[in-house]
Amino acid sequence: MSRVDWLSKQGTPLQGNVTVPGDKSVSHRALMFGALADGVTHIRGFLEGEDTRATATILGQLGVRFETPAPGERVVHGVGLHGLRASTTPLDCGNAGTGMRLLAGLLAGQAFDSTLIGDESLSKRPMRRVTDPLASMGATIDTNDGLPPLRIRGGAPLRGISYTLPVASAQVKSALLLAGLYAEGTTDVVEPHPTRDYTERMLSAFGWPIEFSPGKARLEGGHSLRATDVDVPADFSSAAFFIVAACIVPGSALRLRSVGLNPRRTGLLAALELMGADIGVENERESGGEPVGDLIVRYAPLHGVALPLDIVPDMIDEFPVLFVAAAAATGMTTIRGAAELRVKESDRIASMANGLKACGVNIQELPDGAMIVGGRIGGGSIDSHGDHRIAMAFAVAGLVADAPIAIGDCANVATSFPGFMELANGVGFALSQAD
Ligand SMILES: O=C(O)C1=C[C@@H](OP(=O)(O)O)[C@@H](O)[C@H](O)C1
Ligand SMILES: C=C(OP(=O)(O)O)C(=O)O
Repeated sequence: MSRVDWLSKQGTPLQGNVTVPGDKSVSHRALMFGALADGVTHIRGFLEGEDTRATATILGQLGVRFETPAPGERVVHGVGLHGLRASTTPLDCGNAGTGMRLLAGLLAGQAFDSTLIGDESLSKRPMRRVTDPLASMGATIDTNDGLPPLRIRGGAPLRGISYTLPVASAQVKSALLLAGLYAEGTTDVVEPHPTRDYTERMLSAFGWPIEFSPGKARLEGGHSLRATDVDVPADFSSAAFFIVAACIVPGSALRLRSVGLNPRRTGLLAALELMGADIGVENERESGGEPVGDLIVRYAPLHGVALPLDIVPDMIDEFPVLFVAAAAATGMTTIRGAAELRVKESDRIASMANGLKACGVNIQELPDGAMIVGGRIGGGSIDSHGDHRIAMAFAVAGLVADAPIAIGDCANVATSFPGFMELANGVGFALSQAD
């Protein structure tokens, strides 16, 4: 992939309406459940990102037929729970941890062998968190010392297990539930903190009996999935960049339309409100079984906080941009309990700490977070390490920095947020491709 660098400068106050692309978590799952269902599933609001397209390509290699009536729509011709067939070539998840971990669970239940591969970043991400519990269900998965590629042997009978996750992770929970569809008996998953429950909600919508409550899920193997249409809400994690931007640029007033407001995703709103933000919700409604609403964000001076630990699992992907909010706020913000950030597309604690330091911010890295003394962000040159969320977080920082911020290696923004630059510049960012 050719290297893409950006330059972010102060723009104008953020004004207008924004609709960000569809939710990544929901889009991956809608493809997978649509593929395994009996019948035809129509997905609307599908994220046309590289991560979710990689999942569609993989399911295509496994014999599933898709139609794309329009961008952001997919018609999935389900093959039924046992209708997938072997691919002769490896299955490339690209940059997507969600794709690889969920597919590991799904493929462990098949009668054939598969190999899951990923890009350079994904090839460094830990997979034992899924392969260990899948092995106790009876699966055989070879890894490269706990890292991708994953070589999944098919044909082994799976049995349900009761498993308490050592780390709160919706990806691990979902991998086990997907394998549980193929297992004999009950699969029972308990989380140390509740995580996003899209898999549980969607299984239920596709007609699979499942019991779930925050932090717990239980299902039995041996049922079937019935196709159903899926309306994908706008991705809260993509909206997060615009939310923080409008909070920190004086004079801003922005409406973010139809954003998914699943309570396991909206910790950033609670964090920003503690910091003094002015954010309202209008048009709250249910869409496709998920709460959605318009967010009205107005500029308000932010102050530092000690982030309550219980908010952390509800805002995991929003931390890079929260670091920027903290750097723009007055006083100190302390973030703890977020060690998981070190095993995302990059080590997000180090990427943000190094980048903010390069922009003159006083930030101390902690093993599980950081202490950030806010007030002033300077210009500088930072490396996003090919991590989409780091690149977009520094695009937001540039809006309030004293001088332009040059951001290296931004191509992966297309994994989760195609069209970010155009949408951002349409409401007041001053973001350009660097020469
Ligand atoms: O299940 C999902 O769709 C996701 C779960 C989270 O990962 P973890 O399960 O590792 O916390 C999140 O960071 C990721 O972007 C999407
Ligand atoms: C961590 C992320 O995604 P994934 O784990 O799917 O790569 C993310 O989108 O921030």
